[in-house]
Order: sequence, then structure tokens, then C-alpha cells
Amino acid sequence: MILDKIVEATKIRVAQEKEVEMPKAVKAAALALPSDTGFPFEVALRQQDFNFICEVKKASPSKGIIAEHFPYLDIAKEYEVAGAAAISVLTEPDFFKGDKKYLQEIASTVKIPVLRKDFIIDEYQIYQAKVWGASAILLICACLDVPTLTKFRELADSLGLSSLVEAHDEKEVQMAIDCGARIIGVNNRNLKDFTVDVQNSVRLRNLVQDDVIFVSESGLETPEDIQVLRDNNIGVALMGETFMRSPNKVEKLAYLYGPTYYTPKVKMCGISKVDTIPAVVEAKPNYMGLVFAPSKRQVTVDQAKTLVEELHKQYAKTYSAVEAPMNAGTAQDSKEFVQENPNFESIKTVGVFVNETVDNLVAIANEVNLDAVQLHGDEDEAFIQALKEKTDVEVWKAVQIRSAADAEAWIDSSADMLLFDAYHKDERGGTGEVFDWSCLDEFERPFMLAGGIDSTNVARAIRTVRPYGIDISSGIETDGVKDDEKIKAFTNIVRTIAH
Ligand SMILES: O=P(O)(O)OC[C@@H](O)[C@@H](O)c1c[nH]c2ccccc12
Repeated sequence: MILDKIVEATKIRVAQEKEVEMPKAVKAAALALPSDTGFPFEVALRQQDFNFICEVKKASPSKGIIAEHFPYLDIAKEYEVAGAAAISVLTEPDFFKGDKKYLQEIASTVKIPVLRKDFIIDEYQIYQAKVWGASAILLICACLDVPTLTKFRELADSLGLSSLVEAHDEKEVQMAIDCGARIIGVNNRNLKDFTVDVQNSVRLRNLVQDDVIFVSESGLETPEDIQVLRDNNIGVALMGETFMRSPNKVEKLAYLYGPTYYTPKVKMCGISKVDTIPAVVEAKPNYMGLVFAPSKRQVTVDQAKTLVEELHKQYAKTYSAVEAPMNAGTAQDSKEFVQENPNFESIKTVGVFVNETVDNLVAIANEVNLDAVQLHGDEDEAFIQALKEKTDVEVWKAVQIRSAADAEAWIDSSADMLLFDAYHKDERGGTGEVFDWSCLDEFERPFMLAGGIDSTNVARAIRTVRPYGIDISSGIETDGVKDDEKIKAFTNIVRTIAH
């Protein structure tokens, strides 16, 4: 049986590895690392909607070589961009052509948690996983007894590593439960004869309580497969081969998720140079943000005026010729055309302010021709109401989020839009920090999501938070300067995943 062979080979491998790196040293290195990790692997798998663990796998005993060309780091980065919740990396060398360096490099490159996929039979391998940067390990019920599973899970816990405990049948699911697993994976592939049956995880789902994370593993290929899992109360899929064989993993994951049924608005914020306008016009976000408050992206009223004029001029030049009908001769015709063609909707401009007076806000909004003002300071509800009496431009309120209550406090605000950002005790925004989006799970009002959004997390932001819109600033910059390529890449990702 293949599993026995793999376990035998693993024993030999571990013995050899212990010769090279002394168990004592590996253990000490693991213990020197922080154990208060917050178990990011589990947090990731508990996000709203459905979550994918995408696997980096060069070969397998059942399929032979899966990826001749194996740019493992690019594959992992693409998984992250695509919106994977976590990445699984094979480190088993003899049957799966894995390598510890794949895990080490991937874990130090991506921000999402990484699982060490191997045949763990010795505590030594758990310390290794920690040292190499994993957030989780795999424990296979077919290789270990319950006392050992328990011991290994507890060791992993003490290091801040999560354990995905893998089962294949009723008996093994019971073993997983008995060892106290918080994550149980049911393998659809029988490791004894390689047969695959996607229904296997569905069949065993009800044996496991709802507070345990349940993962369906192996042999998953189509959106229909994923739908079957969803319909059966399974929220996580672990997939390797299907992704490894897909040339475009962002498209593949979007296809497996299915339509988002909406497209979030995009606001590109902190535009401060005329040079950036062509890229903005080309990307066609819904909003362009100009920062009037003190910031490295601050613009003066005059600069803002020039930027807005330039935006409107270049926008008209780029799109009107192509999209407006030939007979849109009169101003009235063009206006009607614009009204009837939502795609033609121009890019609106939003000014960002901190504790500015009502009079100044009104004056600047008029002079610069802003469509909205976004208040990032201590402005309260009374201030917003006073401002709304003096102007027709939209009033947006930015709120820093530490808890669900911070958002809930604004649910009845008269602000036209709320924008949620990371909390910072000194800064008013644009720090590039991501906050705990689950604070917004129960929030029932449209909002813009801000705070450290970039190409690597926007897919997850859209799928898990479903915000009315996305606000991006540092995520489209390189070294503090807006980057045309990042603007383009970000726009492409949003278009690929949201439809
Ligand atoms: O490539 P697939 O069919 O999507 O399967 C991925 C993963 O489930 C599979 O690689 C796997 C499941 N359990 C394992 C244990 C060891 C090695 C590999 C595995």
C-alpha cells in the first residue's frame, strides 16, 4: 500500500534530517519563535462565504508530474492575488517532489497562512514546520493513532500552529474528533488505492459538529463540485491539481466561486500628480480622491483644481470619441447620452479633509468642482448635518474601526456614505494597515472599505466583506508614489473577480 511506503520513506528521511540538523537545535529554534500567533490558519478558514486552500504541488504518486514548469513562488503569489484563504505546500520530496525551501520561501513571501503538507510521524517535523514559517501542519489519521494525534496536535497548539487532521472514513473522522481536532479534513481520495469520490466528504459532514472547521480535500474540479459542498454545509475546499493545471489562477478561482453578482465601486485615493491622470482615466475607477489634509499625498486647492480639470479633459478625450454616438451634437444630446449609458458615468472626485470648517469645505468643493467631501477627523453627526445644509455635494464620513461597535455607532448617520478604515491612534488614514474585516459582518448599510487594500487582498475583500466600494491608496503605490502598473493590475483583478 502506497501510504505504508510513504511512511517508511518518511522515517528514513526524518532520520537523515536529524543528522544534519540536530533535533535539539530545531526544537530550540521553534521555541524561540512567538507562539501567540492567533492561529491565522483557522481565522482564515472561518472567513465569510466559502474559503479555498490552494495547493502548491509539483507531483503526486497518483498523477506523476503535474507541473513540469514549477515556478512555485509565482504560483503562491498568484493564489494570494486570486483570493485563496490559505496555501498548502507539499514538502514531501520522494513521492510529491516537495521541498522545504518551497515552504520557507512561500511563507516568507505571502501574507496568507501556509500549511505544511507532509506525512508527519515525528515531533521533529512539527518543530521544522514552525521554523520554516508554516501556520499549520497536516496530521493524517491513517498514519497515527489517537494518542499520537493528540500529542502532536497539542504540541502544534503550544507553538501556535493549527492542525488540519485528515480522515477518509467514519472511523478516522471519529479519531480526528477524539484527538480534539479543531479542523478536520475529509480526503475524497482514498490514499490506499487513489480512487476519488467527491461525495465522500459530503457523506461524512454530519459526523462533525458545526464549531469544527470542515475541509473537503482532493479531486475537486468544477463550480458544481463547490456548489455541492456549499449545499452540504462545507465551507472549505483544499485543491491542488485543478489549480496547478490552470494557466490563470485568478480566473480559475473566480470561476469556481461563481459570480459575485455585483461590482464594487472603486475609489483611487491620494492622487497628487498630473502624471498619474492617464492611468486613472484608463482604469476608470468610480472615484478619484484628493487629499487636502496634511499628508504625504496632500494637494493644494490649486493643484486639486488642475488635477480635476485634467481628469475631466482627458476622460472626455479618451471616451467620448469612442462611445458617444455620432449624432450627440448638442449639449442636451450628450447629457441624455450620459444619463442613458451608465457605463459612461464619469469619474467622480472626492476631497479628503480632517477637521476643516463647514465654510472652507463648501468653498473648496465649489472651487475645485468636487462631487463629494470625505471627512476624516472628529466631525460628528451635527457637523455633517450642518454641512449638508450648505452644500449639495455628497458628504462621506470616514470611521476608524476597532470593533463592530465603532461601525454600528454610525448606522443612522446622515452621511451619504460611510468609509471604514483601520484604527490608528495618531494617523487619520492612509496608513496601509488592514483591520479585522469581520467587525463588519453584521453591518447593514452600504460602505466603502479602506485600509491596506491592494492586489493581494482585494479578491478576499470583495468576497468576504462585499463592500459597496473599495478605497485604495497605498496599494497602488511603489515607494510612496502612484504606480501606473499597479493601478492597471488592481483594476484587472477587480474586473476579473467581480461580475
Ligand atoms: O490535487 P487535488 O486532487 O486537488 O488534492 C489536493 C490535496 O487534497 C491532496 O494533495 C492531498 C490530500 N491529502 C494529502 C495528504 C498528503 C499529500 C497530499 C494530500
